[in-house]
Amino acid sequence: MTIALENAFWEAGNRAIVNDVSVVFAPGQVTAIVGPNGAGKSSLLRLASGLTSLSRGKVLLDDLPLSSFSPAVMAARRAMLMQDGVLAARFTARQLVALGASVSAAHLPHAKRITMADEILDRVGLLAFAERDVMSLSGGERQRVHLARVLLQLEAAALDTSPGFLLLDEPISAQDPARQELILRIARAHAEHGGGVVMVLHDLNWAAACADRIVVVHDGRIYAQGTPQTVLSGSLVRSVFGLAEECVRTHERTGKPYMLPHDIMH
Ligand SMILES: Nc1ncnc2c1ncn2[C@@H]1O[C@H](COP(=O)(O)OP(=O)(O)OP(=O)(O)O)[C@@H](O)[C@H]1O
Repeated sequence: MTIALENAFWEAGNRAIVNDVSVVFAPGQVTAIVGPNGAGKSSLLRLASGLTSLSRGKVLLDDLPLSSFSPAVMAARRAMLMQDGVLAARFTARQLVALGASVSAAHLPHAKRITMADEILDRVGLLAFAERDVMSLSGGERQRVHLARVLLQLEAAALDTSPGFLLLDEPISAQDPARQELILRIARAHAEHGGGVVMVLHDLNWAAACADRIVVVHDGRIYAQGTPQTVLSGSLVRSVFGLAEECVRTHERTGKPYMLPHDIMH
């Protein structure tokens, strides 16, 4: 299963926010989308998910337009974690996670949903919070509950079909360093089980550490894409982010690039 954008445009406020983007997301891979604030990363991810409609161009799921799939089939094939999970109702963590299955696997018995919800809450380190009102959770806890909901959406459906695509918009933005690693390991595990993962990340170090492929978005266009080693060069970091080239180092053991910020104390 692939998701492909072909000459995709999304216009808003009289400008092309996503400007003639063509890209293919493959299963079995983690793709990190990086780029400056306002570059169009979230907009691109929303187009890939079908949550935003294109102005021009195509988004294809397995070579067919997204519009040819029902909402239930789309929910089984891809699940999207939005940047801010705003709720219009009060749920416990377990209830919110179980909702993930309602959109993608409506036939699944309630008891099975709860068993799966608890297993996934455990995986994201929140089983002890299952009965807690989601509104009472910290920002990092709430973000992981939403991730658990999105995981259940795919995993409940994958009992019948392939693992599907996780589309994650800044999934580690509210996490401490250990939970950042936990979430990225969960994302990698999904890819290693044959699913696809596309996620927006600001942290170039984590992007290099966990992604097979990095897509750099700049001014609504794809500026570069490839492995971390080929993409994250000093010159790219200077031209796209305006940072000094010497911030980019190469890890001795892995050969991967990493960023060492300038000491700005002096
Ligand atoms: N509905 C809209 N109307 C007008 N402009 C919009 C709309 N939605 C997004 N934009 C603008 O499009 C640009 C890209 O937004 P987007 O959220 O995709 O950026 P991003 O790369 O994800 O940024 P960040 O890193 O800050 O999350 C921004 O300048 C944003 O203000």
